[in-house]
Amino acid sequence: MALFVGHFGKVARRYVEPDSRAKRACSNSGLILAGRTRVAHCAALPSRAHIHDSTAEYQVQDLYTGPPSSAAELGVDIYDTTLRDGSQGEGISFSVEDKLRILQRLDDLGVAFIEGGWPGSNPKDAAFFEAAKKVPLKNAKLAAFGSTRYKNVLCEQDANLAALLEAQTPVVTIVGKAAKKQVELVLSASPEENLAMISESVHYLVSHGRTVMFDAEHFFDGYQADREYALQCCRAAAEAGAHVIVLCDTNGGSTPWQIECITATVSKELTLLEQSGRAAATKVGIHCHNDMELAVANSVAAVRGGASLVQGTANGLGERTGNANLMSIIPILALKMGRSCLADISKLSQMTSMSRFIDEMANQPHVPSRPFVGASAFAHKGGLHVAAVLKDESTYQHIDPKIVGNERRVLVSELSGRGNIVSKMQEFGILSESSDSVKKNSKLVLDQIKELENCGYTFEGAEASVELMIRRAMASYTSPFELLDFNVTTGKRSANEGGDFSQKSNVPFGDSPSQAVVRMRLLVGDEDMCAVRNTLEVGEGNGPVDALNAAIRRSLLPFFPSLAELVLVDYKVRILDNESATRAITRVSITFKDVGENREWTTVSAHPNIIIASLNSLLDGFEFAMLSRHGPDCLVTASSTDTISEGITQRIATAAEPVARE
Ligand SMILES: CC(=O)SCCNC(=O)CCNC(=O)[C@H](O)C(C)(C)COP(=O)(O)OP(=O)(O)OC[C@H]1O[C@@H](n2cnc3c(N)ncnc32)[C@H](O)[C@@H]1OP(=O)(O)O
Ligand SMILES: CC(C)C(=O)C(=O)O
Repeated sequence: MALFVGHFGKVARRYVEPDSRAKRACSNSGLILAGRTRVAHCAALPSRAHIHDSTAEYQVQDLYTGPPSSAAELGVDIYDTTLRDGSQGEGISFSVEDKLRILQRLDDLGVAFIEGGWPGSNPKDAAFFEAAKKVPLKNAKLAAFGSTRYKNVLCEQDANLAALLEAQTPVVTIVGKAAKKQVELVLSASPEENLAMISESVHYLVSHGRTVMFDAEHFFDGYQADREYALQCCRAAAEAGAHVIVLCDTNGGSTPWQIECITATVSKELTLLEQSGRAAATKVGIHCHNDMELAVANSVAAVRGGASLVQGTANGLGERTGNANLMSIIPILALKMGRSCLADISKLSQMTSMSRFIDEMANQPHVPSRPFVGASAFAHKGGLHVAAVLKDESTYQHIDPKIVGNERRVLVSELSGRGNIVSKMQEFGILSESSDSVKKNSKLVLDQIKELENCGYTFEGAEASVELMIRRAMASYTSPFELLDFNVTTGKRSANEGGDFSQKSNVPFGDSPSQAVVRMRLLVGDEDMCAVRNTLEVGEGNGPVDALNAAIRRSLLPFFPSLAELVLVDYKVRILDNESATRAITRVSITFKDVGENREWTTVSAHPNIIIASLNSLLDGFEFAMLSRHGPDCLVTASSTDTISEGITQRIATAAEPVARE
């Protein structure tokens, strides 16, 4: 038997009967059951005394009928406040130039409104609005943000309102208190004075031709404490001509079921106000903070409750734990709720690049686990997942990543199955071999990966080492070089040679205290002409790894000049078993960049000897550089260098001698 209270709409009717425990709990607590959300709430919190949730009353009173049946056709305006509330996040500071670039990118994405800052707050924001006057926007309207007038001041004399007008934006958004406690405690004003501040400020800005949005600060908390006063604040703004009343979950402490129902109540209130002729049509907006990791859920719940404008920031930047993340909200609205929210829906494919762009501008590291746009959002690691995804992507993906400009990735690790390796073979374009050999090779590589991860390697971030491992398992691949021998020394030089390591020295690290000698065998040439060259080179460096890097480069560069464009961009060392002290296994990951090709890759190695771990990682990096520049067939294809070596003497008269260079 389903349980209904009052005139609950289609959403409520779909709810199932609550279990008896929940019923008991609710009747104990004096709450009225009204759908699944209430049931869950009651079951979790059996005592009315412990909860503070006025949804019990308004659910019955407000006859919430759920989202409109025509919801799918209704648009939702996206109001981006990255440049205002986003910059209230710790560590975020945009320059005027940054702000202008972000403005243009957001406009291109197709959001409806962009809040540029608070012109009355600081010279930078004022300068931004000045500069923005010259920036034509294709899709968005620019909004300037500020507060209602100060208490006991006329609007005409309020500096903040003057700055808002001076910004000359089509839209002005003002924040006002919607919670009695905040009014009394923070503004030290009477509730009536606050209503006058709201009403007069909105009216003043509207009379100056602005589209005004009223941000009802602390609305949801205010509603829980004194529903009538919170609604009065909204009515005051609407009656004064506000175009949108934005309900703010300022402290981020509300839940989706509260937000949905309370938003529905306000929507209804504003409709009544419009029908009574006391206000023009007023939209409801939502502004959520992420203090309970619910800002996105709360925002979309508000849309279900009737909000048709959503405020948020790119990547969820913002005060404390941030604002509602538009990089999630936009795809949820478009793809899961069928609500149009961008000027051109195909721009959804810019979401991933937009998110990365904001990371760059905000100087924040990329967060891979971000839904929709993070590097891991569609990355598959578990062997079972990969095997399934290879058959059909939808087995472990809720959408096609391309829709939001992201991509599916397969990670390789000790949790892989053969599918992970086969997928990598496809990705690297090396699946031309017979399926038998693919099977054999994938098993071989998989076993090797599991064994090496057990010894301290992690291949997840080191795709270059994975590709090399796969290629090396193939009969048709020959490495372009081989390290025959090496030796590294780190010594102390006399002070007059720059080798004074004492704390007092003004050359704190000494001068090139390490030397490396490497003996290599190189395979040079192409498919028609090739030769084996043995080299013996010395390199100097600040330390042993630097010296090895120098020696390897000296060996390879004369034959592979493109390596001049190879730079090391990161070198990470991790001690894996601290308790073994200086005998511990060290993992070394090195990231390289081919600046000519603008391509980066990472290699990994692990060894109890840090020099050997570094050396192997370096060698993988150089080999991958050649592979990536010249392809696997740039040299010769043969099963071993020895075979080639024999063939070469017939074709090339020179070479084959050890080459010792200065
Ligand atoms: C929830 C939000 O995110 S709202 C946006 C918050 N963002 C910011 O605060 C960033 C920009 N802020 C600023 O640059 C400055 O705080 C300014 C320029 C706005 C004001 O600076 P000051 O004049 O030095 O005041 P200060 O910030 O110390 O205090 C705020 C004053 O505004 C009053 N006030 C707060 N909210 C409102 C409001 N909605 N309407 C009118 N006055 C308000 C406070 O009562 C306080 O006045 P009081 O000290 O006389 O009680
Ligand atoms: C000013 C408003 C929009 C705000 O940031 C909040 O209340 O959280």
